[in-house]
Amino acid sequence: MNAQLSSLIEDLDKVRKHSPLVHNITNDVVMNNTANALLAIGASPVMAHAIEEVEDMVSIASALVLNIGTLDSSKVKAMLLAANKAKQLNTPIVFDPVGVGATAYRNTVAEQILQQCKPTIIRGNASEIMALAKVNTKTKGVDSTVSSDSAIDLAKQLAKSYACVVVVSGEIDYITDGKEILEVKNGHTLMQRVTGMGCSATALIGAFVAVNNDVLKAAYNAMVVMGIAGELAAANASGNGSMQVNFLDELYKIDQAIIKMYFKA
Ligand SMILES: Nc1ncnc2c1ncn2[C@@H]1O[C@H](COP(=O)(O)OP(=O)(O)O)[C@@H](O)[C@H]1O
Ligand SMILES: Cc1ncsc1CCOP(=O)(O)O
Ligand SMILES: [Mg+2]
Repeated sequence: MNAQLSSLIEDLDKVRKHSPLVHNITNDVVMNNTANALLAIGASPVMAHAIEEVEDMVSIASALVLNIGTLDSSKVKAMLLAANKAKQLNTPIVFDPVGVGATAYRNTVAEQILQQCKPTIIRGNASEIMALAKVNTKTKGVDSTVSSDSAIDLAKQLAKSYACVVVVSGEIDYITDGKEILEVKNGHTLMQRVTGMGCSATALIGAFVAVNNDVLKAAYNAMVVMGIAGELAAANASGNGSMQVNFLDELYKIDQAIIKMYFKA
C-alpha cells in the first residue's frame, strides 16, 4: 500500500478510536447534514454558536469549524471569540467561506476571519477560493460557476499569504500548502445536487486535522474519504434524496478494503 493510503487508514482508525469533538459554528441549512457526516465517520459533532458559551465549548474540542453560510452579526462575534480561544489552545481552525463573493457583507466577514482567526485550513469551491483571493468571479450564491482547475494558482497564493492549507473542491479536489499540490480524483457529479456536501467536506477535514498534525495530509485524507463515499453513494442512488442518505451510510461503512478498491490514483 502506498504511503498516502497508509496515512489515510491510520487517520480513519484514529478518528474512530478517539472520536474527536468537532465544534461547528455553521449555517442553519446544513447543521443536520454535517453533524450526521461527522457521526458517520466516527467523530463527535457539536453545534454551538451562542457568544455566551463558544469559548467554553471550543476549549473542550479538538477542532473548530467556521462556516459563513447563513451569517448574522451575533454568529460573527461568536466565530471571532471561538477562534481567538482556539488559537490560544493551539486547536486547528477550518474555515468554509460559503458564498463569499456574492455579497459585500460576506466579503467583509470572510476578510475579518482570514485576518483575525488565521485558519489552519480553508476549504471552498473554486468561485469561493477565487473570491477570497480577490479575483472577481461571477458567484452564483453558494455554488461554483467555474471549475476547480481555474483556482489552482490562486489557491497556492492564498495558502502562502495566510500560511495555511487551502482545499479547492470540485470535479478534482486540489489541496495545497502553497508549495505542494495534491489531487483527489474520486467523487461524483451527483454530490453537487445535495446541499451541504461542501460543508460536510469541511467538517470532515475538522475531524481529520484533529487526529493528524500534518495538516496537508489530513485535508487530503478527508477529501479522499468524501470522494469515495460520494461515488459509492451515487452508484445506488435514484436521485438526490437517496444520495444524501446513501452518503452517510458509505461514510459509516468505509474501511481499508473499500479505500484500496476505489481510490483513484
Ligand atoms: N463534478 C464533480 N465530480 C465529482 N465530485 C464532485 C464534483 N463536484 C463536486 N464534487 C465533490 O463534492 C464535494 C463538495 O464539493 P463542492 O460541490 O465543490 O462544494 P460546495 O458544496 O461547497 O460548492 C467534494 O467532495 C467534491 O469533490
Ligand atoms: C444553500 C445554502 N444557503 C446558505 S448556506 C447553504 C448551504 C451550502 O452548502 P454547500 O456549500 O455545502 O453546498
Ligand atoms: Mg460550500
